[in-house]
Amino acid sequence: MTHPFRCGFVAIVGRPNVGKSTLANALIGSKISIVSRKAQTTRHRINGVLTREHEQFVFVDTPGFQTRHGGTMNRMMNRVVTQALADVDVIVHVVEAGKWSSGDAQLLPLLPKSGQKTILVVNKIDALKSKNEMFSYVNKIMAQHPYSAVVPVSALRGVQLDNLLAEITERLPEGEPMFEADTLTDRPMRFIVAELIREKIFRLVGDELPYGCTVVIEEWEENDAGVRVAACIVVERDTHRPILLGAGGAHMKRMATEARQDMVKLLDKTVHLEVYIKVRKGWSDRESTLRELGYE
Ligand SMILES: Nc1nc2c(ncn2[C@@H]2O[C@H](COP(=O)(O)OP(=O)(O)OP(=O)(O)O)[C@@H](O)[C@H]2O)c(=O)[nH]1
Repeated sequence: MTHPFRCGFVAIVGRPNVGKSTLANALIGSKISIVSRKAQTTRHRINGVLTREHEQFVFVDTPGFQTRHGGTMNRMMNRVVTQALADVDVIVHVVEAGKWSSGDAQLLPLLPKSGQKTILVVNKIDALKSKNEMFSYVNKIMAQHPYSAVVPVSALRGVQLDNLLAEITERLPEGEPMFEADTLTDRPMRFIVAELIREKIFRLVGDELPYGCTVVIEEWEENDAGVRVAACIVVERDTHRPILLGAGGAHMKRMATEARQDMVKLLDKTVHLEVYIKVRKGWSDRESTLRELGYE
């Protein structure tokens, strides 16, 4: 009997910090989306693709669902979430084992009512102290939304991910693959590079630099010998500049060096990377500026 090929879009949604990026990376098997301890680090929609013998999963890693702040940025981000959910074949709603908060509850009205294409994923089961709590925790959530499946996982340890992929597969429509088998993302390389730099910033100074920063690739020149990239870090306040620079520019040097090393691996070319800082006051709250900087 021939096996029909299945292919479709999968959205990973959930409140900030539940492990969406970690899960996407663990499933796709390559580090394209960025991971950080800070909430709200994934602002862009990223499509990662996993191709297996009989199926292709096109992952949409949506931004953290905003609950803490008001403003234009949040409305735009919530629109991105709603749009992603309308467009996809399968929704993976990620929650954290034993921890249910108003942030999780606020996502429920955005999920399609039928629950047919929605899977509840209970992540971080490795961090659970008592496994007994799991049953009542899951029951409480299931009472609020008609999910069609529940899969407990540990994205970090790679536990139960095959089970999750099997549940997703059941919900994928039959169809030809949309991407070449070796495609990891359909985002342009310059977007991925901007994400790489942003990841370094969050790793190094994320605690001191809350949300008010984005990375724009201003120049990209590529030939057979290598690639020359000029990247601009846009911050909200003058006070953010010295935080990014670090003593004697040490932070910037380290971020640029690490990002350059990642780029060499990714592009398999010689990389010349220049990184600048620009201050643009109040950028995160002006819709036109957000568009200019590449947000949807
Ligand atoms: N113990 C444990 N920690 C995890 C697991 N999955 C993710 N984490 C941690 O949880 C934190 C947040 O993970 P992310 O993948 O950045 O979370 P996110 O939901 O994408 O966050 P936002 O981008 O803010 O929306 C990181 O410190 C991860 O290492 C897991 O299975 N177990």
